[in-house]
Amino acid sequence: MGERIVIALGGNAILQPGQEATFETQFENVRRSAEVIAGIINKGHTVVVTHGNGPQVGNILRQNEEAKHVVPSMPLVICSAESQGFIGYMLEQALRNELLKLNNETPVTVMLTQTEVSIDDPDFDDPSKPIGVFYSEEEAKQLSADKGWTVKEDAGRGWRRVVASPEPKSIIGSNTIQQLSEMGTIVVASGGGGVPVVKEDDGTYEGIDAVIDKDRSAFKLAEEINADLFMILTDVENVYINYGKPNQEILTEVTLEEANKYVSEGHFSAGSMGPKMEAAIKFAQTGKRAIICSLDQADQAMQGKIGTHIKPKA
Ligand SMILES: Nc1ncnc2c1ncn2[C@@H]1O[C@H](COP(=O)(O)OP(=O)(O)O)[C@@H](O)[C@H]1O
Ligand SMILES: NC(=O)OP(=O)(O)O
Repeated sequence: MGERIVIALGGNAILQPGQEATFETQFENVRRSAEVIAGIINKGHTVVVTHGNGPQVGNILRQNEEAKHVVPSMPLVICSAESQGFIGYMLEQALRNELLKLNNETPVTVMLTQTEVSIDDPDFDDPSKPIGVFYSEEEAKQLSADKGWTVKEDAGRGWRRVVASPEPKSIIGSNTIQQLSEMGTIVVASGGGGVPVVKEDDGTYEGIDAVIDKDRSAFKLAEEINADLFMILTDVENVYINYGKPNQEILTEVTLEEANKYVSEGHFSAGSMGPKMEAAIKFAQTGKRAIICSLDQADQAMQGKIGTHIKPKA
């Protein structure tokens, strides 16, 4: 009997460091990711796929700002929807094509998803989400002065523009995603964390300019659709303590207690592994296993052979 798995695809699944964000490059990366996921589906599992949008939403916002004298500029919330739409399109098509190669007729669909956040979230006053391309410190500070951007250093990788990244409160329509999944449909959902919306006093929703962290929203999605397994696929094979230091140690199986201890000791960087460990721990607290591993090794990791496994409470 197959499992219901939420797979969160990291940035590398769509665009790798140093690559130019052309359509062709991103589509080829997505195709390779879809090949891995199709292999998992072909083993009888039902997968819900979610993904990041940091580089893409930043680029779309910049296109809008640069072309505002020619075409009316769209706000960040619309750029979020646009990025979710175009990445979702690429993923659905690539998944269909890869499944076809395996003579697998599992249906695939994309759900353009909204995610509820709080208007009072502290991140609106102190933005933390890096988007778009990387700059040197000098370039970033100049862009900040010229364009009024907030810029920050991104986990030791360079400087980037940052925008508000409120905590996801709920995935709107997660019941529909669950129903589709229970029917055996592969759903691509909540891409880029979902389009951020706030609930008004009268119960209506309104979009808000922000970019939600996809690891945090992926956990919410996995929790709300009652997934059996939560996999975060990134560009490292394992999580480590003392990462990058001479006394670096690989983590293969960690208990919740150990994982929480390592978090409190500060082993996981805020903008990269931190949200992944936070999401994996929260999922393991629901009584089920979470895995953080590399995209290429997802299949082996599912069999327990590889990757970092965060074990649920005994
Ligand atoms: N303790 C750690 N163990 C492993 N990787 C870590 C750790 N701390 C930070 N990292 C970094 O986290 C990166 C993955 O996070 P990120 O680049 O945000 O992923 P993605 O784009 O796949 O969501 C790795 O490439 C690695 O450099
Ligand atoms: N929304 C989001 O977290 O995107 P990235 O993972 O691409 O930064």
